Amino acid sequence: MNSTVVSSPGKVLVAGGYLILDPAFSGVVVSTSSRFYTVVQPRTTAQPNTIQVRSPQFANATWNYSVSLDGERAVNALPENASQNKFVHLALKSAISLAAELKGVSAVSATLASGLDIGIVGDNDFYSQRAKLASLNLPRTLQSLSQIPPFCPTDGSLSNVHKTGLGSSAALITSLVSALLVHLEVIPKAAFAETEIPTEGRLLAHNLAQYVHCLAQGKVGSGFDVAAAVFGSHLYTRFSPAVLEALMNDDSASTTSLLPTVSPSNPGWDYRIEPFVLPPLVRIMLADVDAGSDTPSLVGKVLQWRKQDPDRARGLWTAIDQENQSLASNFAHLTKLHDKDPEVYGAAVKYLSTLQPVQWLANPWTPPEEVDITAAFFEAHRITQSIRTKMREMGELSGVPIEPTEQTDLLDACMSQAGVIGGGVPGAGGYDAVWLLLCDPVDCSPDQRPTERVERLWGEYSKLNVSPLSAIQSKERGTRIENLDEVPGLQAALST
Ligand SMILES: Nc1ncnc2c1ncn2[C@@H]1O[C@H](COP(=O)(O)OP(=O)(O)O)[C@@H](O)[C@H]1O
Ligand SMILES: C[C@@](O)(CCOP(=O)(O)OP(=O)(O)O)CC(=O)O
Repeated sequence: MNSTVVSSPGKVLVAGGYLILDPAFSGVVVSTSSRFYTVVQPRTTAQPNTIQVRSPQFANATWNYSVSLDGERAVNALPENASQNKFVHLALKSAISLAAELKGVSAVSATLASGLDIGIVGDNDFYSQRAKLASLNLPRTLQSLSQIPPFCPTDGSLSNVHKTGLGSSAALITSLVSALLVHLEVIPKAAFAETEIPTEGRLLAHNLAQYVHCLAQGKVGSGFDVAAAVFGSHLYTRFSPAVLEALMNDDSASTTSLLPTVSPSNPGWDYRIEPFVLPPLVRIMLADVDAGSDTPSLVGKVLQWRKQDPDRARGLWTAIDQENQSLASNFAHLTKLHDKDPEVYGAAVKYLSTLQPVQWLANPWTPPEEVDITAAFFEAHRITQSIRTKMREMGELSGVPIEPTEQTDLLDACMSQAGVIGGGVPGAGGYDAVWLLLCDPVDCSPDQRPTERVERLWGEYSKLNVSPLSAIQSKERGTRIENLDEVPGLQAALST
């Protein structure tokens, strides 16, 4: 049997942090061009029913497992493994159990007859490249990032790697679970074709990945990161945790049937995915900012404040949600304006790229056909600024650094650059990252491109150490099937 290669993207929660935990609200999730890749191959010299998983970007990151399919099904980590990986282990267990349920034990045995070799790598963006750039004596620019080999080793172990917040565990679990389901013939490769309506196979992979991710994290979160890894950019409304309750509390999970819970026909999966993409000629730019924050502790404090001050919280969350929804409809409106007349839209974006947002509405000579486009871009700026103000207010009320002063200063400096539409702190906020939306015209000459202006600002910024990520928005619908030879550097990374 041939190899199976599946990739899943990372995410940025641009709007809807905290609110997304409540099904009454939704969040704007952008999936990234940065992906996790899982490569499943038969081994040639191994024992039957053995699985080796390798993460060549890390030290001590090979895990061997033995699978027993007769009687009680089990996937056991071998005692000689140098470390444990709960995420990987639970993904193997669950995908193999589901395959045995759906395809029968003998079919799974046949696929495992000579053992499996699984390689996992993540794009460099998932892990901070700050130290690497410094060691190569390279400035912190997009150009420098492109000089680092793909899937570069991190010179450390998984437990002390500096993550950038793109959601490594969700992208990893989703690509691993999906690759196993395809390799074990539970779902066909075609399930991951670009379809308007998600296929049954994609929905099944989503449900199983959500379950595994919750189990590995020991809690049922909103699940937007797994949803982005499966479906790509979208407006996300969470599922009720009740759907996973029974399995999460089940100590005998190895004997319990998974299908009734993870089946796409289980009405308990009440999450909603609404289509969403960034408007044309708009680029997202992400930065890894020094000093990470601890999402669970931020989340705990905000939720506690919400309980203690329910009226104020309700008012503020409703107001934030209105702006979040406006942002999504504003982007849809911009896309429509583009489709109506791409040329005029392109000219407007080129012009806006030369001015700070505060100047966008001030030009009395704006050509009449560009007035609506300019106004819509200014509205995107206004909304993102308003969301920031309200998120800061929530931070003050709950005593949590959602947008700490250091980040406020950095973001304000970005907002004063020509062609920057808006920005914020992704997800739960804190000190560790910022996102920006920039005008990204086809040609900006003779002016500098907004991306270049921002790179320069970040490079010279002395109050914080700011390093760009290379990610842009992924326009693909989330998880996809890959060809091993067509992903630059993948084959080489796996043979190290
Ligand atoms: N490249 C990788 N190979 C194997 N496991 C990985 C890899 N990257 C992340 N993981 C798994 O994901 C876990 C990190 O999860 P978590 O702390 O929730 O991170 P995140 O916030 O990025 O989702 C690691 O402990 C490991 O089990
Ligand atoms: C607060 C949240 O709504 C969003 C947190 O988003 P982040 O993008 O900050 O998440 P992590 O990758 O887990 O750090 C909690 C949630 O939805 O799980």
